Amino acid sequence: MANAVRRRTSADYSIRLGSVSKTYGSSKSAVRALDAVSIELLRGTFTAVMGPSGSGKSTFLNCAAGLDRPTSGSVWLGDVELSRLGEVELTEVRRQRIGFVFQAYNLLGSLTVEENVTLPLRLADRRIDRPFLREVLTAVGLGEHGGRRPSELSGGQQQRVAIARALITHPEVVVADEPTGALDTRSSRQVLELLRHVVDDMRQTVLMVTHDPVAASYADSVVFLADGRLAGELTRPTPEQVAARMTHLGEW
Ligand SMILES: Nc1ncnc2c1ncn2[C@@H]1O[C@H](COP(=O)(O)OP(=O)(O)OP(=O)(O)O)[C@@H](O)[C@H]1O
Repeated sequence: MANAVRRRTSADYSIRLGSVSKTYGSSKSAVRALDAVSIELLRGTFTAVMGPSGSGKSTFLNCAAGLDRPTSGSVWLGDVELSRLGEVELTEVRRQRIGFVFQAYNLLGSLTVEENVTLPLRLADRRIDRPFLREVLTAVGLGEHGGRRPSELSGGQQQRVAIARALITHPEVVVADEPTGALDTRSSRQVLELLRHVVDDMRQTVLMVTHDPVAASYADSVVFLADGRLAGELTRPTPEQVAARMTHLGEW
């Protein structure tokens, strides 16, 4: 049938979590930070995660990106089950297949922009693809600033260097934890527009935790967590719709 809808396969997803739970501590003092969370992130999409303080957002991100191990359940990055890997393999997968962007840009002050961006390749003993490096630096608006040091850049520019560094390995997914948390409104908007570009034009997958409804509204889909459980999802919402849902979930 010419119009038959193709069934999705595991290759269509960057990340899949199957009934992931995470408990910190044991017995009486145990905290169930994630409770049977299942979610699939389609390749080439932008997902934001929101929820009240303590709802499990960081734990979710850390489990999805192999920074933390679930107590039970499975985490797949493409066709690799992270939850089954040993420490050495997991470190390798994180380094080669996941791009990280944090609120604090985590750049090395003694290195130039170019050296910071290519650091993940040099650490992995991988060849530097010069044309792609140029493409990435241009995409983040720093094509002319490859020789500068981080201290010579604004906060927004530093975060864009961090995004370039996350992209340079062609990762399976870019994971961003409050990427605009330290930025003013204008720089935040530039970073969010860049993340959109990364998804729309570079075909990357982005997973972002944020407290900001405006930031979340740049995503294709916003998933909400409350008490470690999934508490709904909005597709292409306005900031007002995100804020209304957050108010409904309680204090934030
Ligand atoms: N290492 C840890 N040891 C013990 N409890 C933890 C640990 N990390 C997180 N928790 C608890 O797990 C729950 C979820 O925490 P998490 O940091 O994932 O929430 P969050 O939604 O990211 O919060 P915030 O928005 O405040 O950053 C909280 O109750 C927290 O206190």
